[in-house]
Amino acid sequence: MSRIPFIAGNWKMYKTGPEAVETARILTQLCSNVQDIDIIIAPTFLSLPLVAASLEGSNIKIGAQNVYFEKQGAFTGEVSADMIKAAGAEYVIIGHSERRQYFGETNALVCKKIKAAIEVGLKPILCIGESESQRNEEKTFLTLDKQVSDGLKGFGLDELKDLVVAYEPVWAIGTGKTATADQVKKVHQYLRSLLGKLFSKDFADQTRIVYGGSVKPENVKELMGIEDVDGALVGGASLDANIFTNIINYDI
Ligand SMILES: O=C[C@H](O)COP(=O)(O)O
Repeated sequence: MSRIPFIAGNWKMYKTGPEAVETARILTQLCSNVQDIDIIIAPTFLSLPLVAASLEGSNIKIGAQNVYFEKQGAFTGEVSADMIKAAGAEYVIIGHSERRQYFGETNALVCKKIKAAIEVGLKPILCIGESESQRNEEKTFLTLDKQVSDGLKGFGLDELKDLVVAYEPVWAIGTGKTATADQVKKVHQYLRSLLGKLFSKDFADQTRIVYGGSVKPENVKELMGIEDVDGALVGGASLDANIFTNIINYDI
């Protein structure tokens, strides 16, 4: 089963609107010849419609970094799936470890957010990953199992057809410590078989499982060469259009 490589840049809380538009503009030029790779950038909510407008007609798609699960209402400071869709996004990152760590997001909340995204046709990028202490206590698989099972609880196969799973070991995010090829391989294999067990073998075979955590031009080729790694969710190294382009062109 061939899965289209998926390379996404999560810009986190960096870049003003004009800065985001300028980076997107340069990226569009640098990547205009890239084919057969899904390229996504996820700017802040504020920049999202501006960046979406500047990417129109390009081969780069937009994602949001978060979503609230309610459709509308008195939820000060929150943004609904409908609003994100209307602003031009195709994907939404859900359950990033920074949301779990700093904003108390639980697996149950992640599940509600995925539901809200799917209902409006946004494609969810479910982020999962163990902390350093969970890895040291040999609870990596247990943690991932719970994040996937609870995060995807109650969904039918049809609903999850566009799901992307991002494995991001918390200890590798923004630290410069990339997981070793062997660690990544074992986890991605585990996740694919878990999806097979929870849903079906076909579903597991077609779902993209990407890696995140200190991905850079120097290590992306090795990571992409690992069986069951279908792409990358890139933080810091996606902020510079030239560096991010070198990641996207990992195969050249
Ligand atoms: O969403 C992206 C991840 O948090 C990875 O961030 P990083 O590439 O800066 O380690």
